[in-house]
Amino acid sequence: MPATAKICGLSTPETLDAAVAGGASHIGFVFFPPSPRHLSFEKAQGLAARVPGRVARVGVFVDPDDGFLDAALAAGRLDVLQLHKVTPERAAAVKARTGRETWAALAVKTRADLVPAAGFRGAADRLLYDAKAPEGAKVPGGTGLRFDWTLLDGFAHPLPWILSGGLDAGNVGEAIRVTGARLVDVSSGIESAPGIKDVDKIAAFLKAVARS
Ligand SMILES: O=C(O)c1ccccc1NCC(=O)[C@H](O)[C@H](O)COP(=O)(O)O
Repeated sequence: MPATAKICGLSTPETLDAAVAGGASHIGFVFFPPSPRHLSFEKAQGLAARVPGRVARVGVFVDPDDGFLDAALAAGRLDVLQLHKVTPERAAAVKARTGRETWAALAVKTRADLVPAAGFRGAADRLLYDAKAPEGAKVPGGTGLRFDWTLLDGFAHPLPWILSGGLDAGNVGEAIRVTGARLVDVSSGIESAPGIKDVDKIAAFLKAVARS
């Protein structure tokens, strides 16, 4: 069974349609104003309506308050909440209050960065292992950086997990082979410039995942 893919940071009908047509299992909408991929609630509403039921809509957040989450949930008709810079306590509270599948992002650079993963057992549904952004970066994700995939060798994953960070059509096959990931996530690797998705790169990425 090939791995599946989340195409993150979509903001136009054309690129959203390319992700759906190419077989993405998840699409991601970023709700974080400092990001070049930030989506207004109004735009999210229009895009969400184009997504067929077999594809999950994921909202990406950085330390959102409940009001912001509720507005995004409604506008984006979100199935999944992906939380960055989140504690297990906050993830559990969001999951309990919204009833939505909840993912906790872990920023990884060294093996020590995997230690907090165990704390999310029972608090989140999945972990997203993403590359740690450089000190002082204005966004914690979508950096195009990758981490050393061999850090996951032998790791006892406490939850189902997603591989993310610096993936593209050229390296995703190897990433899946090395880590055994069943779900991969991409943003910069399918862009022509920060925040500008490229339909050909989306298609090439999804083909590479399907070949895995
Ligand atoms: O993509 C963003 O701009 C972003 C901003 C704030 C928090 C998270 C963000 N992205 C999260 C994702 O799920 C990305 O797909 C993930 O970090 C991988 O990005 P990339 O290395 O560019 O493929």
